[in-house]
Amino acid sequence: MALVVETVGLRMRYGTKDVLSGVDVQVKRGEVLVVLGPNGAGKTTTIEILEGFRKRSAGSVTVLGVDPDHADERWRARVGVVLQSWRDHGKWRVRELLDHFSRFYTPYGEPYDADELISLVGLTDQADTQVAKLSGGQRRRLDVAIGLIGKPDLLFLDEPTVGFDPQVRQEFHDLVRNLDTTIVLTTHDLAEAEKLADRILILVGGEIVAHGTAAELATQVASNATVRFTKDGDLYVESVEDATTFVRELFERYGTRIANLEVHQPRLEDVYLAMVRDYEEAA
Ligand SMILES: Nc1ncnc2c1ncn2[C@@H]1O[C@H](COP(=O)(O)OP(=O)(O)OP(=O)(O)O)[C@@H](O)[C@H]1O
Repeated sequence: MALVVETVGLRMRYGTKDVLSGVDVQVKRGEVLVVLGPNGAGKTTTIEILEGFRKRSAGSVTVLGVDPDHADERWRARVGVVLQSWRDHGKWRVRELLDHFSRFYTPYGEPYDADELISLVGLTDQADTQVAKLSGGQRRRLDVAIGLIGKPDLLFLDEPTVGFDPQVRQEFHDLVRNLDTTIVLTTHDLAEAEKLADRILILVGGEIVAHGTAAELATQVASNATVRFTKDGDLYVESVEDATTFVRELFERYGTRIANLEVHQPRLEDVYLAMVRDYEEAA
């Protein structure tokens, strides 16, 4: 198992305040790790330490085999970072800007051809458009293209879909799922996490409270399924542990008297909220 990121006992302290208190993160080659957590949990701090933008207080950190605190240009060229929009390049045209960035990477490897990348992120029709004239969603695609231009081995996406309309969000998810690189992504959108993550890490108050696949996390929180149905026209809502058995028995007993059946299994959102609540109650 090749690890692209490994932290052991990662700590960050601002003044007398611990914002990361011993965080162990592992990211495997090729996976999408989604980091979830409430505001102030320490997500951005963690990511910025991994990106080499912030110096940690303690613990060990290895990213692509190197400590980001002592990384060189060659390492930086292998790490893609999607920052907030490049507003100060507003006059540049999309292809021109990507060509410009791609030249930074040529000493270190083989960056994307600008037109190939423009097509990958779905900006072909905007290739000659000025950055200032792109829509919010198009601009975010350009941000991702800039993060990808050097064909990074690892890509960091910090809340990439804030402000997207549902269609652009959907297209962006398809784009991320088709990328052939290791990705660490933060979001507050739990549906997005469920859709994109190979594994999820939940950070609360600077500690990891859970990690695993969405399905694994669901089993860690004892949560019932909700079954709604009508019997002879009256509505019933039942909370049950085993929805399949319940529904089978319901039909055996009442047959065609049952209608409008709906089963809701606990979603990542229920699991996440339960975990954050448990942590806060314990604290
Ligand atoms: N430069 C700094 N100096 C002092 N405290 C800081 C600094 N940067 C962040 N913090 C504090 O560290 C904690 C974690 O912040 P961080 O930005 O990592 O959280 P986050 O999980 O990314 O939150 P959000 O979801 O709101 O983006 C917060 O309490 C924040 O106030």
